[in-house]
Amino acid sequence: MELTLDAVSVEISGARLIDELSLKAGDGEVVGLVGPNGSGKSTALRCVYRALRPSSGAVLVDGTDLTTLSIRDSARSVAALTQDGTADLDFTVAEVVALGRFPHQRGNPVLSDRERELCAEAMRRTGVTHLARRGILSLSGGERQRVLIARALVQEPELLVLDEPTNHLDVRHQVELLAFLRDCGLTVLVALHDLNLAASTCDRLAVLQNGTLVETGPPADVLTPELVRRVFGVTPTVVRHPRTGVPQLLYTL
Ligand SMILES: Nc1ncnc2c1ncn2[C@@H]1O[C@H](COP(=O)(O)OP(=O)(O)OP(=O)(O)O)[C@@H](O)[C@H]1O
Repeated sequence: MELTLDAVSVEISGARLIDELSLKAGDGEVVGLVGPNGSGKSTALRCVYRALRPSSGAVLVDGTDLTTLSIRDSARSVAALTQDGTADLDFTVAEVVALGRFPHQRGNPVLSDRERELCAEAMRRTGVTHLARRGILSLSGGERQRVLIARALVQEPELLVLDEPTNHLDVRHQVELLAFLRDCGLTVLVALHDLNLAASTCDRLAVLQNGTLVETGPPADVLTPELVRRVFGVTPTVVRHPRTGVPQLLYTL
């Protein structure tokens, strides 16, 4: 599924949080949104998972303006892992994961055998099978994050939108999740703070600063010391990963 942001602007209470953001993610492409705190990454993602409506411009999936689709229709193809607070109802992990099937169900909330297998597979993949009967509120931050990833997977989306998905995850789960995103074959738009992980995961990076797109391209072209200094205010040493060749930034404290 191809995602296009076409001159998307978001204005709230007179403040322009996103200014004419245009961005494409081709079918199966992994695009990383990076930028300093408050640069507008979450705001841009909210327009894609429809928690916000752009003040002007449009978000298109395979050429169709999202706002012309029902929420249920767009939820069948777009799954999101967000930073927005989750409802504090103490569902079990298995129930939360099964909720991912909701957009596909019509009046009959009983899971088919195939859907049950889908849930089991997503829980295996995210390493939460052993937590199935636990209440979601009793989990650690990282465990909960992995459950929400499982829920997004059972949605069987064509486009995955993730806001800081590595938050709370230990290093093994960070690496596993990002390797999954890179290899899953879905179109992915992901906001990441860690530029080294972003460089290793994404086909292309889009750099936001004060709500404006300042650079986009393959990580090796984008992550120059000058760009990082100009946008983030620190000057890194850029080296190549000895095995993969992707740029990695070293900081001197
Ligand atoms: N509802 C709102 N009303 C007013 N300002 C808002 C609102 N939502 C976000 N902002 C502001 O818009 C700017 C962009 O916020 P956003 O959360 O998109 O940034 P971000 O790049 O995701 O930041 P971070 O890296 O800190 O998560 C920030 O200055 C934020 O305070």
